[in-house]
Amino acid sequence: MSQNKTIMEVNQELVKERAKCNFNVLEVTHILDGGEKNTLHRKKIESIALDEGAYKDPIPEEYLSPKEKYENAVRKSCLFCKIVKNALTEFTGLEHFSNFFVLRRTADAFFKEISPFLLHLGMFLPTILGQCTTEQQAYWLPRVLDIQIIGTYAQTELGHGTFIRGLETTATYDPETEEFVLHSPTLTSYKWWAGGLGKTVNYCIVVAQLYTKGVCHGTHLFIVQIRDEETHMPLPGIKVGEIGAKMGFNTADNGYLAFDHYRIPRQNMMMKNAQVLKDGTYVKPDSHGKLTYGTMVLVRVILVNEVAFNLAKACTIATRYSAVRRQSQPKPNEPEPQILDYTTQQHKLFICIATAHALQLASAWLWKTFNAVMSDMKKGNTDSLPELHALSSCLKALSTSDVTSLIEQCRYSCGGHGYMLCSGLPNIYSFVTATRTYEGDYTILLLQTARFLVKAYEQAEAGTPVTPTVLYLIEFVSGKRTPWDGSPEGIIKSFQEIAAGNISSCVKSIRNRMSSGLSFEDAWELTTIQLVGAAEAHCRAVISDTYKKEIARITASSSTNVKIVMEQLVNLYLHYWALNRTGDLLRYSSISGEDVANLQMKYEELLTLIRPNAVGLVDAFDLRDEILHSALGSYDGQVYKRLFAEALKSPLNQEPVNETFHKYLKPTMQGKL
Ligand SMILES: CCCCCCCCCCCCCCCCCC(=O)SCCNC(=O)CCNC(=O)[C@H](O)C(C)(C)COP(=O)(O)OP(=O)(O)OC[C@H]1O[C@@H](n2cnc3c(N)ncnc32)[C@H](O)[C@@H]1OP(=O)(O)O
Ligand SMILES: Cc1cc2nc3c(=O)[nH]c(=O)nc-3n(C[C@H](O)[C@H](O)[C@H](O)COP(=O)(O)OP(=O)(O)OC[C@H]3O[C@@H](n4cnc5c(N)ncnc54)[C@H](O)[C@@H]3O)c2cc1C
Repeated sequence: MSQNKTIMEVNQELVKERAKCNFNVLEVTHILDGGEKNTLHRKKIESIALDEGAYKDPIPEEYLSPKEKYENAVRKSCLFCKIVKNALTEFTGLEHFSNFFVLRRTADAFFKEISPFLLHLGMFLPTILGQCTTEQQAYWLPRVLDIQIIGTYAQTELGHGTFIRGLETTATYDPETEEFVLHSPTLTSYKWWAGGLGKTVNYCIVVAQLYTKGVCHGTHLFIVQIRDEETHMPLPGIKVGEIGAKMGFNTADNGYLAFDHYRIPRQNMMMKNAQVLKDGTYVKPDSHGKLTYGTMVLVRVILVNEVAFNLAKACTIATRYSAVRRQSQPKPNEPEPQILDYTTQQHKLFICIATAHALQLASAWLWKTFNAVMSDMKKGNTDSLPELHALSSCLKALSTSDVTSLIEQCRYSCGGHGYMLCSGLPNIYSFVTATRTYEGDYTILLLQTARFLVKAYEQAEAGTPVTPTVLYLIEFVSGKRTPWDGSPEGIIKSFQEIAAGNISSCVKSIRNRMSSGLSFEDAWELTTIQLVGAAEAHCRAVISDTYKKEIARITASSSTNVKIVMEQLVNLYLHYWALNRTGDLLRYSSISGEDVANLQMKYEELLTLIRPNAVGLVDAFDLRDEILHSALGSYDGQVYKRLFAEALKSPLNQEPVNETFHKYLKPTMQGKL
């Protein structure tokens, strides 16, 4: 089980909680890791990276200046890469990308915020794998994997992030020299945001409008060297720097970049899909037109896993703390209860545990779907890409949005101490809230899914086949409804009816608006609030259905008590969201007011049933203390000792009297200022 930074005796409250737990914690850890073999592999990497204590900071990161923080993060990124190099070189292709989940998780011990290398491994490398020809990969991959060069992904510009087709950077082909000329014609065309761009990287992938023979062919990807490999000076024609202080990500040197007629060889265009021949002839991709967006789809898939992991961290902290913390006296002459015994506290926390499981399993399922679609695409079949795009878009949007709210809920559940940086929660929050925006903003991605859903609805109406995740539309358009019975399966059915009902209302609104004379675009725009709601409802149905099915499949051979507690969490998730959507249920299913009251009773019963296993459930995430960075969430539960030890590290506590006393306070108090 987790090892402590400083060995302290385990708090008796947690000892008792662990004794109460009635299931095999390790068995659940194996489920969450995807099998015992994966748990052993993860632990091995964690042990290689962490046992020697290389992650430790001489001065806590939060007390460093912005420049020192960055420098410390670079130092530790290099150290981390050196330590895990073997694990890294074993990695040879996208199918082994799950290794990166383990590395990513372990890296959290080194960085309270984020590594400036995140984009090198998180986007530069995958884009080379996904967008380069075999020959290009043979040239770039060894240098990238061996960290001989460091790169990032520069797509967003000062003027455009969402609307990729609106990007202004140009790449104009010059057949005379067989080069592309990169140029930033306006201030709004400056690349903006790329992680690591400010100071760290010497290469980047640049997304630019491709011009050849006087024709614009839309956005394409190019590998661009921006700094000298020896001196690290920006190359002539390159303007590059850091964008400044942010809400989080302050160790990631997000940067800006502009080009002044900057030349790169023709071979630096990523040519797996479209190509430009030596004479400037443009060769179109022979399959799907949006293949250059491939890295974004991959990273959206990864982000579902990423936020599930961060939620596991937050609820481990908040649940352990809630078992240790005692407050108030509801019954006279009795001890103050552990705050975990309050039903409202259980309501705040248990949904976090269930959501971390739901998203972990949904992400594993999405990962399999992604790989299946990629292998179809290798054979030239892109038929399943629209469904993958729709799924990855809504799952990324909903998971990042849910987790952002739930992490804040974890902070609320820790009272004042949750507001301390040393609780770990503020850093987790500031990291996760950015995931709702980057790699496609929440609203934008749900509207992409809505496009797919509206089309699927029209197909269902026309009697043409639909893809697996929207089969429920066929029953809906045929008028078939399932009476409400309150069972878990029944709740999922009703979520599908809510989704179908919402999509149907959107289609009706769009049609009505068009028949009153509006264009399709205007009718669509006026319906977008409903469309976002429909995509969200669809995604909730997908997550719920996947969660229930995957848990049943994975726990088929588990011990009885593991099965029971896993099932309780699934039911909790379903009841929580059903109660959250009673308006929709009353509108689109046959639920009655009395059924809603029963649902509430059942939900409260589930909280009581889960309560004795709460600490065991978060222990099962098996997060080492080094990864949690939390005075409130350590395995030993020595909350007060750790809070006090952290307070003593404050620079203000290193001297009994601060110089401001003599400079300002004393003169003010003596009326001399
Ligand atoms: C030491 C540490 C260890 C570390 C270990 C590593 C661990 C990894 C961790 C990962 C962390 C990564 C950190 C990332 C940081 C942030 C990076 C960024 O934000 S980067 C910047 C991210 N930026 C963003 O995400 C920008 C968001 N914006 C966009 O993606 C697009 O502009 C758009 C999709 C909104 C519209 O595009 P537009 O071209 O205007 O398209 P239309 O709307 O006109 O639709 C036309 C048709 O195309 C279809 N289609 C569309 N997309 C796709 C697709 N992907 N596919 C398939 N199809 C697609 C669509 O359905 C439609 O079909 P139909 O209906 O006609 O049949
Ligand atoms: C921490 C962080 C790291 C990042 N890292 C990178 C990186 O490494 N590389 C990179 O290229 N980019 C990066 N980005 C940029 C990121 O991808 C964009 O910020 C993101 O895609 C959103 O685009 P935007 O900022 O242009 O927002 P905008 O599109 O301007 O969105 C602003 C608001 O307008 C709304 N809106 C916009 N268009 C529509 C529409 N059609 N319909 C309805 N509403 C609309 C949005 O929903 C949102 O509420 C990063 C961003 C952050 C915060």
